[in-house]
Amino acid sequence: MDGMDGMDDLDGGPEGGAPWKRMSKEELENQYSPSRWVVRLGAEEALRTYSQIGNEATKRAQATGRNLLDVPYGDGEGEKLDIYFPEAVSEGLPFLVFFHGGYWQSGSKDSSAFMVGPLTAQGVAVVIVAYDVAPKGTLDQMVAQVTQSIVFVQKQYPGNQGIYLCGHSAGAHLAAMMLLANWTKHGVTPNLKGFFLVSGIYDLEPVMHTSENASLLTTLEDAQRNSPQWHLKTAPTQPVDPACRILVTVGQHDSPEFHRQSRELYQTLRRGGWKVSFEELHDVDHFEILWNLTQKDYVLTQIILKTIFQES
Ligand SMILES: N[C@@H](CC(=O)c1ccccc1NC=O)C(=O)O
Repeated sequence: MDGMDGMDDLDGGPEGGAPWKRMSKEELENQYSPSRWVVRLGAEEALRTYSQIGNEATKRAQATGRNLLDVPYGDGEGEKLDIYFPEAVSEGLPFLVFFHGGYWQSGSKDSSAFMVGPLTAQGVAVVIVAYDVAPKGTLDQMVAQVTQSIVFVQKQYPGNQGIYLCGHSAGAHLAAMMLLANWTKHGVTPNLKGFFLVSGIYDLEPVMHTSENASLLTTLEDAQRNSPQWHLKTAPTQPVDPACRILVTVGQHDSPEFHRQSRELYQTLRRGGWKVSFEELHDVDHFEILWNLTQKDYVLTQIILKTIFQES
């Protein structure tokens, strides 16, 4: 237990209502533009560096290890995933399934294999999932695709030693939506053992009011239906498996709204009885938090490995 538990809901401040509702349009844009908050590079340069590191990590992963690329998990052209295996072959491997960010409009599996090197070196199979970003895909479709990709991994590798979901930013939103998934209609319940939610957005209502995302979320109903924070708070679900671990993490230099989103999800999950922890990662921005996963000694890489191996 830590001090946070006793805190009042952060969206119910003294004047009531969520803090973003009192922000000007410009301030809201600012809060939801992660690249404006980086401290060591300019905004453009940070985005360029992020793509470059992602591209290089992916090329390295594809050139050095055993892998299966462009495996279809559905009938759609965009429904493909890449699987990277550890060198040592074993019957039951833990799988980490990663969903990239890019505000549901950009990003690709082909430049998102950041964590493959350090994780496969320790015996974890890593799956990088492609999904149809907007305008081709809607949020409902992306959520359905992500669900389908996890069902595919479970069916393909029924002997897995656990499936761990990891998502960054918009990808953390998609991963968090899986806390609400109804697996029974898919004929298989994935062996989900953990969630690593990195710098995510869990309440989409404020995002509706930003220019970049207005076309993606046109009604409040769309936003609420696709908001894990809203579902978990208004109708708390019981943990699917009470042993399932959730890490909610945010970078120190992420914007105050990103901090609020992560803290509130953490608090809501905790009240719901989930096994959840919260980490603000020191001196990293929205992009460094992910590109540092290319390093085996990075604190988040180590947390992920410890979580996976303390249980199997
Ligand atoms: N236009 C956005 C780009 C962005 O948010 C982003 C880019 C790459 C990976 C994740 C991102 N954010 C959330 O999904 C920005 O201002 O940073």
